[in-house]
Amino acid sequence: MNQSKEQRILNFVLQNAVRGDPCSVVDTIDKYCSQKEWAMNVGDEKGKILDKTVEEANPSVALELGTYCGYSAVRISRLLKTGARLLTVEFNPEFAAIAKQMIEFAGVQDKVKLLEGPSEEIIPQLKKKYEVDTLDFVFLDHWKDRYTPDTILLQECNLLRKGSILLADNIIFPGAPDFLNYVRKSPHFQCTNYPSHLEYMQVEDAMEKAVFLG
Ligand SMILES: C[C@H](C[C@H]1O[C@@H](n2cnc3c(N)ncnc32)[C@H](O)[C@@H]1O)NC(=O)c1cc(-c2ccc(F)cc2)cc(O)c1O
Ligand SMILES: [Mg+2]
Repeated sequence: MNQSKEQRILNFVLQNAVRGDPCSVVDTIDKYCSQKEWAMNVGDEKGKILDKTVEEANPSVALELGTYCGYSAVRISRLLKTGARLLTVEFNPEFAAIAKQMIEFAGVQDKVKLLEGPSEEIIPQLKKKYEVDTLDFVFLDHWKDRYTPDTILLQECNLLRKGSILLADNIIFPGAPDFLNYVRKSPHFQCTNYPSHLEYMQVEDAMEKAVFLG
């Protein structure tokens, strides 16, 4: 049975990247996906916006919704301070299996915990089952119509604190219009838009940062 695209991406990393070097894993995925097969990683252009926002947040506890192959989990975790951790949520078992191997090859497995399941089930478990107090940083990159309900769920579960930083991918393409409406109209969020381009393409996209005001 022929391989999936995600398996081909992982194999290319295993054969061409440097084990234990997160930067080389990120660069190798970008090389494959810009030259051989497009894939829905956040990519390098929006990845630089992600990097800056993670550095601004300097999180002790970060959450990612939508792991896919682990590109942004590796990208985020390479910037985390000693003792800090990233929880990343993926509900597709094939993608989770690929991401787990990607994270281990990059050598960031001690900083990253991959939680397999839908975000709507995992988020309410974060405090009790995963010993989270509050989240310092959240990267939203899963189904675009889940951004708003999960942002509401994070608030209902008291997982956000004054200054928690949310960053959402794909604000323009595929688009998250209800999320944009919700955070920009809410008195509880201070929003900033970062125009960019869809990963590996010359199509307009953007990221939105929403800082929780408490
Ligand atoms: C949604 C995906 C990313 C991953 O998220 C997991 N997921 C989902 N919902 C949940 C949940 N509720 N809980 C846990 N995991 C969850 C899934 O299985 C994917 O692995 N991302 C995208 O679809 C995506 C698509 C495009 C894109 C752009 C141009 C096109 F022509 C077509 C597609 C670009 C991007 O930058 C994306 O990010
Ligand atoms: Mg995305």
